[in-house]
Parts: sequence; structure tokens; C-alpha cells
Amino acid sequence: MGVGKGTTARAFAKKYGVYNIDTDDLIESKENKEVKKIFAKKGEAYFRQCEQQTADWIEKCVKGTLISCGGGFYKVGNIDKLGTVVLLEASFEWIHKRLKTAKNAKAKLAKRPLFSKEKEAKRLYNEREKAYLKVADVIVNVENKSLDEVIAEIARKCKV
Ligand SMILES: Nc1ncnc2c1ncn2[C@@H]1O[C@H](COP(=O)(O)OP(=O)(O)O)[C@@H](O)[C@H]1O
Ligand SMILES: O=C(O)C1=C[C@@H](OP(=O)(O)O)[C@@H](O)[C@H](O)C1
Repeated sequence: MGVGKGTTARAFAKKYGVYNIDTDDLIESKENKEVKKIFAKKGEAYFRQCEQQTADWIEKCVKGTLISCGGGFYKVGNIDKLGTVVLLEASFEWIHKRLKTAKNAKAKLAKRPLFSKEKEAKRLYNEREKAYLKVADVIVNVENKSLDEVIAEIARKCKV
């Protein structure tokens, strides 16, 4: 949540001339609702079902595409069949500070329902840390690096 998956994927796609898609965007367009509204109206369990459906579609239909996703997407049952998983790593404090001090911080936090309570977000971060490492094929620490440095490191580690 907020580590920069979408931003990094867009910059990577532009630099390396590949297409990128984002699972939250796919879900929002299929449901015709923003993620925060899906959470509010239908609940988290429903959103997770949407993520699984998206993962099934990706497995069946998507090749040669850069995919960014939500922070809970790693839970889908077929993550290992979707391609190379790149984990963008940063401490909770660093991510939180960047979101909190951004120009439109309020909107950035409101967009992420699971980030609305700091204590709960931190608990989630701690809970997920090990699981992320388990599913990751490539790990890139993003703290205090420029976007160019991050995408160059991803390209090198993924042999693009
Ligand atoms: N490399 C970066 N440098 C500066 N700001 C960034 C960078 N990556 C992301 N951000 C900012 O951090 C916020 C979260 O990024 P985003 O790509 O939406 O994260 P995620 O997709 O992981 O939730 C955005 O507001 C974005 O502008
Ligand atoms: O971590 C999570 O469970 C979620 C992260 C969000 O995406 P970002 O990681 O882009 O904030 C979004 O998919 C949804 O709010 C749930």
C-alpha cells in the first residue's frame, strides 16, 4: 500500500516500451466503482474475490505484460503462475511518511481504506512482510532511490 507499485510500473512501461495493467484499475472498471467504494459497499471479502477473478483472467489471457497490483493481491491462489513477482520493499515508517507528507495526502490515504488507521496499517504491514518475501522472485528496496534508479534495478534483476 503506497510503496509505489503503480507509479513504478507506469514509469517502467514508458521507458522499456511495454504495456502495463493494474489489477485495481481492472477491478474498478469491471465493477464500475472505486476500490474504496467496493470496500464500503460490498466489503473486503468481495474485493478479494474480485482480485482472484482478475488473477484467473491474467493466468489465462495475459502474456508479456507488466502488471501492478494492490498490496493484498499476493493472496491469490495462483500468484506463482502469473509470472515474475517483483517486491518493492520499504519500511512502514518510510511509506507512511511519504503518503502523509504528499501534497494531496488526504486523498491518497482515503483511497486506501486499509491505511486509514495507522495502527491497523502497521499491523497489516508486519503480518504481510514474511508472506511477501515468500512469493517474491525479485526484491528491490525503493527507499530514498529515484524512480529511474528503481526501474533500472528492476530491469537488471529481471534481465529485461
Ligand atoms: N519513486 C517515487 N518518487 C516519488 N513519489 C512516488 C514514487 N513512487 C510513488 N510515489 C508517490 O507515492 C504514492 C503512492 O504511489 P503508488 O504508485 O500509488 O503506490 P501503490 O501502487 O504501491 O499503492 C503516490 O502518490 C505517488 O505519487
Ligand atoms: O493492501 C491492500 O490490501 C489493498 C491495497 C490497495 O492497493 P495499493 O497497494 O495500490 O494501495 C487496494 O488494492 C485495496 O485498497 C487493498
